[in-house]
Amino acid sequence: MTTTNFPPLKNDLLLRAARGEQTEHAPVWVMRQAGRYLPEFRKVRESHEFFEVCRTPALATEITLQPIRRYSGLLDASIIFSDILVVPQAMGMEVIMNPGPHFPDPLNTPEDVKRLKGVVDIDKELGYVFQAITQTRTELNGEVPLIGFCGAPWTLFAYMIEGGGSKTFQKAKTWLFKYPEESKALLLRIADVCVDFLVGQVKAGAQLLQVFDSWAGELSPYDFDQFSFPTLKHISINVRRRLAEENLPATPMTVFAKGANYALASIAANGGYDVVGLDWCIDPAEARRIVGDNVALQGNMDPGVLYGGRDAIEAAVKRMSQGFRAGKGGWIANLGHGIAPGVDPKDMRWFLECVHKYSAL
Ligand SMILES: Cc1c2[nH]c(c1CCC(=O)O)Cc1[nH]c(c(CCC(=O)O)c1C)Cc1[nH]c(c(CCC(=O)O)c1C)Cc1[nH]c(c(C)c1CCC(=O)O)C2
Repeated sequence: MTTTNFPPLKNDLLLRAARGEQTEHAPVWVMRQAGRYLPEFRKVRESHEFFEVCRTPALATEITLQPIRRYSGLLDASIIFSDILVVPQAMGMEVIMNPGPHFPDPLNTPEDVKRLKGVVDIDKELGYVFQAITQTRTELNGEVPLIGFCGAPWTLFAYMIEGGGSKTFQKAKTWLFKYPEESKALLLRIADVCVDFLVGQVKAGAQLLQVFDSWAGELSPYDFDQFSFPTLKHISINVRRRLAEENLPATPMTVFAKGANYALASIAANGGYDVVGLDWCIDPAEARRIVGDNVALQGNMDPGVLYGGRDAIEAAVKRMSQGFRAGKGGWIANLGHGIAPGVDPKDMRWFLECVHKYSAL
């Protein structure tokens, strides 16, 4: 199967909004839409470990399709079921999920970089993601587009050094500020793997690519410019160049630098992305004023509103829609971060219904 003979796409709202069009209603999807808030997801996870699901294309396809089936006609995109931490695994690190990510042997000092694979054969290491994408795109039958993704180098670097989540980022910051040159070299190495991985995902059938910089907000504006932003640009520039060289479709790209609202203007002007994802800590109309109208925006309801019941959800969606619709440019409705395990799937449905209603032009 090549990118040219997949079933024709029936709903291109996401791709039109990503290219800056004001669509008849905002395309909507939700980060972690295939996740633990869904009973059908928890059912599969009872008998399959997290990374086993990621590595088994039939299971990853099944889970990716779960929210599309349940919310048929309401969701405008699917995102391949996988994780950002498959890249550190491909580079030679062990990662387990118990229940959060854990690296038994994190990179303690720059010496430890020697333990990483010198060359990463992306098809060998991550071919299972490509197979899952091709199978999912086929089984989606053109209902909605399929999003591929990777983690941003700074976020992956932090996991690889901290060995898991962190509150203080003591170890990752020790690297940045004690070994800045070694840090930059490692960040660039991760970025190059991300480029190969994203190009491979397009080749396999992904129709939009998102880069998750979940820990961008841990950096000062100066250090974001030093350590994260150059690698985000490296990814956008090189993915686009490679797609053109390899005659692959010119695929829209989204960057989600969570907590980095201080950098919105420069991300929009110089990042090289079509869509900028927003967390909920910025007002939609304010974000549009900052970025101008040369990028689409994605976001940004506080995921916590989904705990507030129907009236709270409706009011927040209405406010969000008015904010994003006040300016020009494309808007993709989403939450400001992933949907949490405690959300009632019925409240997720109501959120999607409210977006359809209040974002309509
Ligand atoms: C930081 C990060 C990770 N993974 C990801 C990020 C970036 C986005 C973000 O900031 O949340 C990205 C990710 N992880 C997952 C997806 C799948 C697609 C989707 O539905 O969004 C995506 C896009 C599945 C997942 N990845 C994980 C789950 C839940 C684990 C489970 O099934 O037991 C899912 C559905 C596990 C995971 N994976 C990760 C953490 C910190 C955790 C544990 C905490 C949590 O559950 O939120 C790393």
